[in-house]
Amino acid sequence: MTEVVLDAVNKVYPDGFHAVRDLTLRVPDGELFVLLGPSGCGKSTVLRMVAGLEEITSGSLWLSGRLANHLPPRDRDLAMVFQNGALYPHRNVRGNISFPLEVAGENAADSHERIIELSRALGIEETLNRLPSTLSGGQRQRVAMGRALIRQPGIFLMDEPLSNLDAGLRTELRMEIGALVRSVGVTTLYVTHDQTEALTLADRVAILRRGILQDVGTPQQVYDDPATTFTAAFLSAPPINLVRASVRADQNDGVRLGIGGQELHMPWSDPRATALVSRHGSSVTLGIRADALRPDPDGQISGRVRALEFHGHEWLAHVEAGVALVDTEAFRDDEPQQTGQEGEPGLLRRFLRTTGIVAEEAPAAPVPHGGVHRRSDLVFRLESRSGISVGETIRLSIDAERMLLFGEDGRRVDKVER
Ligand SMILES: Nc1ncnc2c1ncn2[C@@H]1O[C@H](COP(=O)(O)OP(=O)(O)OP(=O)(O)O)[C@@H](O)[C@H]1O
Repeated sequence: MTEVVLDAVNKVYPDGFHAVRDLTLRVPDGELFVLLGPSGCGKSTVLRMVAGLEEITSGSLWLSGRLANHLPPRDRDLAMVFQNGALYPHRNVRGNISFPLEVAGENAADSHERIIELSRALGIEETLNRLPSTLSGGQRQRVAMGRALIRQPGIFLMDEPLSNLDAGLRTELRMEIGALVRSVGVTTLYVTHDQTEALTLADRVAILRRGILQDVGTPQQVYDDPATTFTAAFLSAPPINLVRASVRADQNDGVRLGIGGQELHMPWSDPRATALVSRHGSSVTLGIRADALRPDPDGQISGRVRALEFHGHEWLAHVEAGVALVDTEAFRDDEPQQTGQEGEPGLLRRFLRTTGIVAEEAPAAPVPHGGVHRRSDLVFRLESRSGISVGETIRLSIDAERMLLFGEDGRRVDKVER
């Protein structure tokens, strides 16, 4: 089993594009580690550098304490599964799974038990004598995983292995992957752009944006206590309100955060108030998740209900409160669902760069901080319509504990616990 360490790793492609910047990560032995981020953020590049399929421009890769920058892929004790785990079409399932054993010269009779055991764990025992063309997409991915795991590698790399499957199958296989790699105890690096997949599957997750590490922690840490505005906005179900707030510190009275024409009070007993003192007279971004706001006749914020949306298990209320919101649309620029077919944006950008139609993308810009008004301002969550109607003015209170404060650089103003 293997520990993976990346130390200040950079990747600059031959066309000059800087795809990964100063990335430092440590994945301990046996961890299921997820790399999460929008299309083009550099996730696959990181995986390919670990696999030895892509050269590391600078920095070091250590595999179980051994410098591995120039180690050939076959000496890295790893196996990989991609989006379309391509199988050998003329070999049946058993032949596909046993292929790496044959290449390694292992005795077929000795491996019989192992193949049965693994195919049982993967739920494909019944298909062992079938050809890949007769299998469903989900079954094919299971076979690809079986083939990758049969030789009990030290590292298991998976690049969006579920993205070609339908939603139901994705959920099912996601749970099985988690159970399987944990039972085998193999160190796993898993790449996805899907926040649900990342949060449900990972022991720890790293969030990347434009090749720069934004945050790393357990799913609960990065969700509840995100280190950057980008992480907060990317993990956006339920949605987060990112509100521009002016800071006014008063010796006797704590800190007052001005949002639009309204004010929130933070007493000195709140440790975040101390972190805000140095920002007196400037502005910060206040992050409030939709489930951290609730209707309350004594609440500090008032606004007019613009819309109520039914989402099946909940309602989302949009309330115009006259506050300035940070433009999270800018973050969505690089999200895959906004840019057409998956896989295309990276290729298109690369084509445009290599043909000189566009220059290299600018290095990660500071997180946008300017407030913009959306049609409706604050969004909050309701379990039912709860007697609230569109057009009425209501008051809202904020769960103060869950208020997140980010500086102009997009980083948290207070300490992030990891
Ligand atoms: N061989 C290459 N030459 C130049 N640029 C490349 C090359 N391979 C990838 N890139 C660029 O590097 C950036 C990161 O690509 P990468 O494939 O790692 O992203 P990703 O986060 O895995 O995205 P996706 O989910 O779309 O594959 C993209 O902008 C991509 O266009």
